[in-house]
Amino acid sequence: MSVSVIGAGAFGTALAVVLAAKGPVTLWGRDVAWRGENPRLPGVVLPNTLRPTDRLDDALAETVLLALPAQVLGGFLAQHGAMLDGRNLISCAKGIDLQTLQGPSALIRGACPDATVAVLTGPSFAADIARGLPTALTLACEDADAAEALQAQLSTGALRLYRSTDVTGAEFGGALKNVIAIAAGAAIGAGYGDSARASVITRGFAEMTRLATALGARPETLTGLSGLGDLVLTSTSEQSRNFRFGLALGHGRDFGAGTTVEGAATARAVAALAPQLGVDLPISQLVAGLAQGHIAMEHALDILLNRPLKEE
Ligand SMILES: NC(=O)C1=CN([C@@H]2O[C@H](COP(=O)(O)OP(=O)(O)OC[C@H]3O[C@@H](n4cnc5c(N)ncnc54)[C@H](O)[C@@H]3O)[C@@H](O)[C@H]2O)C=CC1
Ligand SMILES: O=C(CO)COP(=O)(O)O
Repeated sequence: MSVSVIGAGAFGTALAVVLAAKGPVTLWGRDVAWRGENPRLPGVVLPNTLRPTDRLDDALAETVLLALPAQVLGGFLAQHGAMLDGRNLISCAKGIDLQTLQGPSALIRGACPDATVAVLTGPSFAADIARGLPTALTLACEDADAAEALQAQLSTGALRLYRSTDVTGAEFGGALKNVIAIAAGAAIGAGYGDSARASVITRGFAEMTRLATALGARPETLTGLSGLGDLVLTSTSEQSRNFRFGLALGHGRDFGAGTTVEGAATARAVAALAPQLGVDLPISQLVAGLAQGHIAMEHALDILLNRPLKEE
């Protein structure tokens, strides 16, 4: 099966680099005028078996990894969905679409009804993957046979994929951890300390589980790589853009525009979903308010701590 990657950002490029060790890979990006090294992934030399292109019709393999940010995926699919239909389409985005409040897999299914849709997610920084460091991810697809075939196709010596049929659990775990990572960063930035961060991670994980299971996810998926695994990574590492965005909020500093911070828009989507689903998500709702500037950092702690005491 041939492979291509749509989206020449850090993650798409990293995946293309490692998969190109198994065979030819085409990498589509809007602007691939750079040669040899993608500035979004500095220091990584592209192998000869990786071919960048800006022509989409040149990048239509049997298996296509979609590594665009969640908030641009819907528009991209509206324009190009027909070309992609009928293939194995693997979402690599970690977010919830603000316009539809859907995850990427539902957007793909809507635009490409004859595709086999899967999700690739879990704890992995693009720079780590591209350097060939050992990484374990979840490949989720409702069709168990397709999940097994894609797992074999996309695993490499260092990139170990576990398969699952719980697409909702894998996808929403990956999206929601970004929101909680912002809260963890804000706690550290504001000087609340490591104990406070551990509380944010734990109570945030409870929110992730509540929301994802309300949407039909299996709770055990949330305890796996795509949920807890990625939450731990993203809430504890300054390599994470979501964590660094939270740090800046906590410090009261600006954060560079142009950096992909999926958790900011996803927090707003979560805040809209929570009342629809009847779930209580105080940390996520706080992040939505902080990210939009509706809540000031100095009030954030009071909002959380002044809620009624409850059973864990
Ligand atoms: N960077 C990482 O370590 C990881 C990222 N991801 C996920 O991968 C997704 C992509 O993230 P990154 O590659 O890191 O982002 P990035 O910021 O490095 O790159 C985003 C890319 O999308 C392109 N793009 C933006 N709007 C576009 C449009 N309308 N049409 C076509 N291309 C467009 C940009 O030109 C850029 O190449 C996100 O959902 C992220 O959560 C997942 C795991 C790890
Ligand atoms: O998803 C990631 C790690 O698994 C990347 O996190 P950031 O988008 O916060 O950098």
